[in-house]
Amino acid sequence: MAEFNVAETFVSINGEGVLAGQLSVFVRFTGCNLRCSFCDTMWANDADAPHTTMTTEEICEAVRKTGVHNVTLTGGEPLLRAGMAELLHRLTENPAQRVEIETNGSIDLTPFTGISSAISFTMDYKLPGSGMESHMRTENFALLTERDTVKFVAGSRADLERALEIIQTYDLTHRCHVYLSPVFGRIQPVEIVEFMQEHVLNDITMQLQMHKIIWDPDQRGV
Ligand SMILES: C[S@@+](CC[C@H](N)C(=O)[O-])C[C@H]1O[C@@H](n2cnc3c(N)ncnc32)[C@H](O)[C@@H]1O
Ligand SMILES: Nc1nc2[nH]cc(C(=O)O)c2c(=O)[nH]1
Ligand code: SF4
Ligand SMILES: [Mg+2]
Repeated sequence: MAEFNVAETFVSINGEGVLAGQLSVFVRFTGCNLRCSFCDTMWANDADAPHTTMTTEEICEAVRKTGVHNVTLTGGEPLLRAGMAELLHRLTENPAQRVEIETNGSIDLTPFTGISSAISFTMDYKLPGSGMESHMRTENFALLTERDTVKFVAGSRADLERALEIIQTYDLTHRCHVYLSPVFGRIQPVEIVEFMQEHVLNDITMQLQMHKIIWDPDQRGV
């Protein structure tokens, strides 16, 4: 049975995305193939960063015990982990469970689509300020549905302009949810609102990371 390096599990409100404000049980896996300039979980990005080893069964049981219906798989990059498709199958055997996957835009989503309609993807498109745009797999856009989200984390006006270009090129607002979020502390949220007003951006949602407002922005496990 597959084993996973789990940096932390915790129950909190989801601070981001379409389920923001709802309780979720978070499972954060260690290891990431990217190094975004702004990453707020750099401490989990080495595959052997401090972790607990958990089997598929142990993760499912830990999630089930919380009684929380939403589970957020994040990291690091969750979709790099061997055995992830099996974990998704097992988690969604419980008909009450809804699974949200935070993924970095560089991983082929094909093996993970079609497992269950209870799974949704929040796929980041890494903008120029992240330093990681060359790794983006735009082929993934065609795999996304109305359950899923493309998120752009913008740190500058140039990032916002690039996000708009991508949204228009791939007609993303007709395919899935589209979110804009500030890189925490690097751009004022009002600049994003002004950009949305200026370009009359319908069907795009600006989000703030609620957990960084409620708790100390550097606090883990929230
Ligand atoms: C830490 S990542 C883990 C999942 C996956 N590796 C990814 O990048 O989507 C989770 C989310 O946090 C966002 N994020 C990381 N650092 C951030 C920061 N400083 N400000 C705003 N969002 C940030 C990422 O863009 C991503 O949407
Ligand atoms: N409360 C809370 N909500 C979140 N939504 C996505 C998160 C992540 O790190 O992927 C996250 C997180 O770290 N904390
Ligand atoms: S892809 Fe996600 S976890 Fe990896 S460095 Fe970027 S924000 Fe951090
Ligand atoms: Mg986070």
